[in-house]
Amino acid sequence: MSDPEQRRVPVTTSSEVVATYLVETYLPLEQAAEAIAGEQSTGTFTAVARETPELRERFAARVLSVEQLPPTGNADLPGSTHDASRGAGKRSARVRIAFGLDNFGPSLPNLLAAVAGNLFELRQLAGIRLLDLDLPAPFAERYPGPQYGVRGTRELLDRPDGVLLGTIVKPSIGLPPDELRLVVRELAEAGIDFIKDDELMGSPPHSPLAERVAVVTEELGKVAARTGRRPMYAFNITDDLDRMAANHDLVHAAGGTCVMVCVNLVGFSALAWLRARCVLPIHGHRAMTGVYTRAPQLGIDYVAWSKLARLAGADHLHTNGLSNKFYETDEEVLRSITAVRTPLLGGYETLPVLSSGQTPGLAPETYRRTNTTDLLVLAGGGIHGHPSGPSAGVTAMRAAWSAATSGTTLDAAAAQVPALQEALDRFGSPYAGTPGE
Ligand SMILES: O=C(O)[C@H](O)COP(=O)(O)O
Ligand SMILES: [Mg+2]
Repeated sequence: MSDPEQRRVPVTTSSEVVATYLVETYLPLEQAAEAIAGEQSTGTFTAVARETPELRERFAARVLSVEQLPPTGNADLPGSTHDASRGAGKRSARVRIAFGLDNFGPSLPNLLAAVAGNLFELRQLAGIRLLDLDLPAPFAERYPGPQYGVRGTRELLDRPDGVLLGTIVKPSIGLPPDELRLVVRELAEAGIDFIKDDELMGSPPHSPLAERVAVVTEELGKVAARTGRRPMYAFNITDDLDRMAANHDLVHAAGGTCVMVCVNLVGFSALAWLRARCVLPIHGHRAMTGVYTRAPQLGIDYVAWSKLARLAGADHLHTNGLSNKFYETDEEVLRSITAVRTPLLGGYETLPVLSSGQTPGLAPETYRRTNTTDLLVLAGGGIHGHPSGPSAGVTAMRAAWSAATSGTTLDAAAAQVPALQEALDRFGSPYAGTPGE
């Protein structure tokens, strides 16, 4: 490929969306980029009547830049065109394409039709991933975004600083409400900041949401009367729209302080719809995000995905955590945390939620690499699996984070806090010997 700079058309306007893609193809890169721009705006597979120069001038998406990348080693998407006659191998590029806002207006679903709709099916592409989106101001006018964010959550919790520590009720499903009461009591008395339902726990017959709300809010009220502290509890209200709205109202009427929604399972529009009616912080769970993110040559990168979730109103957003139980590397997790913490359209403050396989031993490295305590760190197994029980699990997490932020080693802290030592013995400290430890 010759100098990509020469093809750059750096003109973007506030009435455009710029989408950045990883494009992999056996065709010339410019041809593949034009295929995306054409198919996703005015064009189709052939010239058609009435696609006039004037219409194209106004509505056609424009390829802004094609920056060739070194070979990725990614597998080809099934069904992609191999043009052997050209004798060329696969090429990869970072491609930026501008779409006129006039094509779809500041509407999340219709934006997605343009920047992500059919393009994953284009056979010209052996790899296609939406990496990022630059969105213009009209999106901010239409989507108010998070209501509480970091500061609002801290205010509700009366925790002006320090990391926020939480857990997921475990076992995720199967606990009858009476046992849930005991779990919640123990966690709240141990001084946890945040508890949430698992994404698997909606409103099943064995533990209907209405019963859980009644039991949990009553129990948290009793603990608050004794201790003066009331953890936030995120009830999973994920469901069809009418039920989700009713679930929200139920939680609010009972004095609940947070609702959880699985963003992908209801969709961005449903989240935005809820946000317009919601008076509580919305905890955004990322279940099913792997469909978008796991295959490197396909999908929607977390950087782009999280912008849409924040616009739609997520106050808290799961990012995974270091050394998680899933596939993501620490570098990918750190990029996600940075993405959630980066201002969007001048605001949209969302609290990153570090979850998945989190344990006390991860605190120093997490703090060293994020350099912030504006995090909600959730440990499910890492608290409920503590050898001395959930209360000791909370103590161990708190002690580990206190050590991390004060520069004390985990070993020194564990010598003072037996619960931390037990946790380290049980779950290990994967970064022992690194600078944060
Ligand atoms: O919903 C979640 O965030 C997960 O259930 C995390 O659970 P874990 O801490 O046991 O991995
Ligand atoms: Mg879960």
